[in-house]
Amino acid sequence: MPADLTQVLDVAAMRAAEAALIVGGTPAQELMETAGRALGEWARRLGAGRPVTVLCGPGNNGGDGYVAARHLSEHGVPVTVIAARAPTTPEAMTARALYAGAVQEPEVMASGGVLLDCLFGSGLSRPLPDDLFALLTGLADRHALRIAADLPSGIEANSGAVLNPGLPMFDVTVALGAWKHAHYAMPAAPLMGALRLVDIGVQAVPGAARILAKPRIASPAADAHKYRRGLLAVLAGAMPGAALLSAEAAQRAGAGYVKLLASTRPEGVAPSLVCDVTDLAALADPRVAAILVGPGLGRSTEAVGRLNAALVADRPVVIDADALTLLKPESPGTAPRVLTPHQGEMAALEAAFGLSAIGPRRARALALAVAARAVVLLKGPDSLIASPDGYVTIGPRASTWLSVAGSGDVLAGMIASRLAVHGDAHRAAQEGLWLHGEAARRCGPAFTAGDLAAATGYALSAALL
Ligand SMILES: NC(=O)C1=CN([C@@H]2O[C@H](COP(=O)(O)OP(=O)(O)OC[C@H]3O[C@@H](n4cnc5c(N)ncnc54)[C@H](O)[C@@H]3O)[C@@H](O)[C@H]2O)[C@@H](O)CC1
Ligand SMILES: [K+]
Repeated sequence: MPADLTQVLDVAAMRAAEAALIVGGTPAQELMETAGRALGEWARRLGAGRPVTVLCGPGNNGGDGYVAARHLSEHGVPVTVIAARAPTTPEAMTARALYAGAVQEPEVMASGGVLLDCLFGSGLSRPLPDDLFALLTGLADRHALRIAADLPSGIEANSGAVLNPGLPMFDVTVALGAWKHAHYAMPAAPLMGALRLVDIGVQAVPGAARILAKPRIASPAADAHKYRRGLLAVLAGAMPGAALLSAEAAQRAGAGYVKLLASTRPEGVAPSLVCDVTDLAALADPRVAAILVGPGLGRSTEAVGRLNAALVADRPVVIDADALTLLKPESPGTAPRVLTPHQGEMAALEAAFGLSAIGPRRARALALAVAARAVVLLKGPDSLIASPDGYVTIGPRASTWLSVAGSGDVLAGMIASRLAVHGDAHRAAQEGLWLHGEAARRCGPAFTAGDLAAATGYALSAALL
């Protein structure tokens, strides 16, 4: 069976997957050999002839380091190995014994080309003690290129917590066997530099979270017309600019017809955007395939009425921005929903639905998805999607320039547009999140939300079948 390289595992699932490989006939030593050699090869290639310092800890992460050091030596790369602690696991002890070169005491302050950090990986359970923290940061300062084996030491694998403030920045992190949540979670992710994954044969774990994949989006069918491609109703509110931004992105994300519903036509409506001043009455049109409510909605009694009108229309709906602060467990409607909270809106929803705000973001998003019977896209630098049937999709790192006013309105428009096309809430959230990241990538630095909306079509073109 080919390995699964898209899953994101917690430590217990990783250990179970490794145990399954061992039961299946691959000895633990062989797994370490595969991981360590691949790690050594990355260090050799990235180092491009420079000497490598390998810092080894007591566990299997350190064991990987000894294997990497052996691989480097065999390829003629000058290697310095520092044992921060003596190996304690059978595999690490064997790997240490098989390394024929000298092993230095932790006092030695090597310097040079590449530092390979094999101090701790997924087994780190508490902050680094002072001596190891000083050793790691001292060595990091003295090396031009820093590579972390599996995880930078000092990171908690399940949560992405930085257990020691002031950890060095790494240039590359080589994940071993499978992605861990920390590779994509804040605040750890930005310390890791470029991410690479080594295949050691880890099989798919049922129910595991997955990295967001590039969607495969079909062009309109030969007999398409605007309604068959999806009519999206965007509800305007107290501040219509936000809804206009959403509508602009939605028009470029695949829906055939985007209508702004407002009682009076706001200023700045583009000629290509239809504004239906029958307002909420337009929701009675059976051709409305999806609804977006929230951007610029306001939080007044009237806003509650508009949200409830969107919910009782019983069409797939994206609930964003202000509407998220108005949604309650007793809110009407049973149609598929996508909620797109950022951190603050998430806290408001958790309070409204009586949920605890404790635990990793993925667990909190899943709890809300179940309670609200909705797909939840929890936004942030580490966006993720949870669905009520238990699936979690992890967004890859996106451009930090997305932290701009109106960015969320554009995302909501993209998701709503996809929802109008096919009605599948989970898929729409995935497609929208991917399009958002891709549009940002194409925009480069310092773009406006308008630029982002305008780039939606180019992002879509990259995902076309
Ligand atoms: N288990 C396997 O089959 C494989 C494991 N691999 C490697 O093994 C790593 C996980 O190995 P381990 O579970 O041994 O974990 P680590 O190597 O991360 O270290 C765990 C050891 O460090 C100790 N420890 C934890 N926190 C500490 C702290 N703050 N200060 C001092 N000591 C501390 C623990 O008591 C334990 O002895 C992975 O990250 C990966 O590098 C790879 O070799 C692939 C195969
Ligand atoms: K490490």
